[in-house]
Amino acid sequence: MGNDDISPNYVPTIAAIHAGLPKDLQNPQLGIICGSGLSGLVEDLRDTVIIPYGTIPGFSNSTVPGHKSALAFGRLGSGNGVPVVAMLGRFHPYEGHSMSSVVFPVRVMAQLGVKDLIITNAAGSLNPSIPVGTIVIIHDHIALPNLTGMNPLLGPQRSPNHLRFLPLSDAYSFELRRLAFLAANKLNLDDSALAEGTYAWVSGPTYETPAEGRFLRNAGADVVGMSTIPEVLAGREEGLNVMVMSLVTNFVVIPDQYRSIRAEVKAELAGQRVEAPEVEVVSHADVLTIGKEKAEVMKGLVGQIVELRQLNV
Ligand SMILES: O=P(O)(O)O[C@H]1O[C@H](CO)[C@@H](O)[C@H]1O
Ligand SMILES: Nc1nc2[nH]cnc2c(=O)[nH]1
Repeated sequence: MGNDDISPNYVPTIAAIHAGLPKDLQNPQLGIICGSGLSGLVEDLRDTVIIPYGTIPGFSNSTVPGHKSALAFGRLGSGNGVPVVAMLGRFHPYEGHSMSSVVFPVRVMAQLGVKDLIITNAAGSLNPSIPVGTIVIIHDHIALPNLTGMNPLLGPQRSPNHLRFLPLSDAYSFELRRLAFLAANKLNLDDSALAEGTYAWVSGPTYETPAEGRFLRNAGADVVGMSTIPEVLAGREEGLNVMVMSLVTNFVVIPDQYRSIRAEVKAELAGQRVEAPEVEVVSHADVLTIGKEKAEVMKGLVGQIVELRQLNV
């Protein structure tokens, strides 16, 4: 899972993208990554130009339902607005994409001129006080793959301009997080709409076992997902300001107690009929449903953040 492509050739990629765009959209300032079911985030773009991933050298296609495979260019915000590029769908390592393919679009965004990167995802909550539907502004992460020899930045130093040892204590832009809460206030969102928390990155594609959920919770994570952190790392390595918004689409199933089979069998031997327990399970269909329900709020927040950023608040 190391970084297998240290010096990608951006020239054909940038040429293909620029060929499809009017001049005034060729240098976007803001990048947005739309997570599972969240492509509706960019419905408010103006002068939109869609470029399918299939036509961009170096881009793969996303194979996950709820991830369209295209870049959307356009403008957001009042007046002339800010030129934006959005990924309608991302690549996950569990799909079989190499780490370098997963983060390639972020590096391309940096090449295009992006300065701020807003990353969104769908995630499971590990924290009982962060219910389904909450948008969590991420302030830290636990990346199990990074701690176990699978850091997406493994490999030779990319260039003299890329840090060999990237610090991550400031990975999540204070300024952008501040704007997220100001935006929520402007939009009159209830306090409970937005939370702050720590994202745990796991490889997937399996959802967590109860014991894994408990482990991550005990380690200090609030939400868990299978994406985002490679993009955060590449974004920071490229010098971007990064913010992450995780939409809680489900609770990670962590029962307080396990039902004891021994006790069940004893009851059965004593003549009491026992029923198989109903175990709650997570499904990607449910993840997408919540994504669709909340895309409007996420869209409002992103729009308002852009507005405030433009005003230099
Ligand atoms: O993180 P995003 O891409 O939003 O998607 C999340 O939802 C999928 C699982 O339902 C996983 O891919 C997980 O990471
Ligand atoms: N790993 C993981 N990813 C998710 N994406 C959305 N929900 C979940 C979840 O519960 N666990």
